[in-house]
Amino acid sequence: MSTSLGHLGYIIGLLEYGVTDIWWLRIWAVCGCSMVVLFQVLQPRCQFLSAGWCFVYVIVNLFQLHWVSLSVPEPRLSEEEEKLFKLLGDTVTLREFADLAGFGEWETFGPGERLSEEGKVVEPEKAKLYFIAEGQCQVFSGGRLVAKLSPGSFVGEVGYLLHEGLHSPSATVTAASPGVRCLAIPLHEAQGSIEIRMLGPSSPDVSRSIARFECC
Ligand SMILES: Nc1ncnc2c1ncn2[C@@H]1O[C@@H]2COP(=O)(O)O[C@H]2[C@H]1O
Repeated sequence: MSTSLGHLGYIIGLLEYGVTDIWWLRIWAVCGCSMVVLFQVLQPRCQFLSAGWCFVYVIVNLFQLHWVSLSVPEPRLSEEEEKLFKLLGDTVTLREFADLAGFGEWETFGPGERLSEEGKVVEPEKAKLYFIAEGQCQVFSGGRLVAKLSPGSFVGEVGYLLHEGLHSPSATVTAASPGVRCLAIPLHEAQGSIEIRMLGPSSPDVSRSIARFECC
């Protein structure tokens, strides 16, 4: 048992060479060194030099983990961003949202203005994902009203999830109330920062897209 602990401790030490994130490096170091300390303590003749130094490494890394977590400031959101963040619930963390918001710009649409137009090809550099923060929108497919969108909904996630080069929106989305406020994220800039879980299956179309996306 104690021999396995010793081996595991050193194997973890070896694996640390493959870790690039300092946070994870410290966590692995704490685990590996703790095991070596335990291994030594369980020996009939403990090697205090090895156990002592490994213990020091554990303490230094625990201190750094604590210090790093305290020194990374919480991202600050504007009032409008704060409101949208709350609407998105637990699909996104504060840090993820702040990063995403950094890519975006706020846009306002008046009644009847289009956020997307069914079948109208959008070049990848111009494709945007809209997070609705205020107001109502209507979704038309084949000229028929198929859904109403309220704050917390998205527009453009189907195109994003399908990862098409040239996207042709699956529906026309228009503002249905004055002053529809949206955070517009240019997809080519934010590509790696948007995860599927953030988009949540908000409509049957979207659920289908997510299913298609995940099985590919
Ligand atoms: N049935 C629906 N319910 C809610 N939103 C939809 C529906 N169909 C399409 N949309 C939205 O309208 C958008 C049009 O562009 P996308 O196809 O990229 O992404 C689509 C969704 O965001």
